[in-house]
Amino acid sequence: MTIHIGAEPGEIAETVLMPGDPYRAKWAAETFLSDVRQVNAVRGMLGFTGTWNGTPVTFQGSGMGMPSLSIYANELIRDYGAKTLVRIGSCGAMQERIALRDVILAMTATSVSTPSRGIFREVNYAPCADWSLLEAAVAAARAKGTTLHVGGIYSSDVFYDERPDLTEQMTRHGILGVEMEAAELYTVAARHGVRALAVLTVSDHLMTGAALPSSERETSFAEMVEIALTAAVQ
Ligand SMILES: O=P(O)(O)O[C@H]1O[C@H](CO)[C@@H](O)[C@H]1O
Ligand SMILES: O=c1cc[nH]c(=O)[nH]1
Repeated sequence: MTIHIGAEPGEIAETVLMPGDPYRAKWAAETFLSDVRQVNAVRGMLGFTGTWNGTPVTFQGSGMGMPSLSIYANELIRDYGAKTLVRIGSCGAMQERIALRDVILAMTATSVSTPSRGIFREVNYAPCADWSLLEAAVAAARAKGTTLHVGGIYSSDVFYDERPDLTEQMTRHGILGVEMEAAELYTVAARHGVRALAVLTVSDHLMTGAALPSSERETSFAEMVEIALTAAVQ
């Protein structure tokens, strides 16, 4: 047990899928895993372990924002030996060609800052996805016929950003979408020599204002979960 995860040693799989929303973790575990048991409820940040095609997999909520994700990623890796962490998140689209429910694979994650920023001093560290996971996720998405976009995303610290010019700059520089965790996930994973990837479903569009309701963000992103499972479990 750690301060934030109540699982006993051995109750967390080496492969962990991490939605921000703990109820997405519950839905995904109950939908995709066999022999599922709840392994964490500390602070309501639900975690579940079961098997997918015979391989142990854990779904653990990360909460919203990089400080929260950082706590769970650190404890999963350092205390439970997680080796593959795949974020399964929602994001806002930042390019016109991207539509609601499209899937984005985050090759890199730009940020203003991350909880790890201080250790790099004047260096702008470039958080990037694990290549083997990215390659496998592209193959899985293509096999399913998913509408897919692969490239850079923006991990923001603010959901309600008052700086439209910053959003515009991100769009001009080819950023595909905005979310709030991937940059720190990639940084923590790299530090510990484990694999990480963010697979994201477009839940809203910053240019059109289109948005999915919270119920759909919680229980309807099956395609993203299947891509993440296929890529992570090889
Ligand atoms: O749907 P999740 O995985 O929580 O991801 C996105 O949704 C939350 C904001 O609504 C942030 O955590 C953002 O990264
Ligand atoms: O962080 C996020 C997630 C979804 N949509 C956004 O606009 N931002």
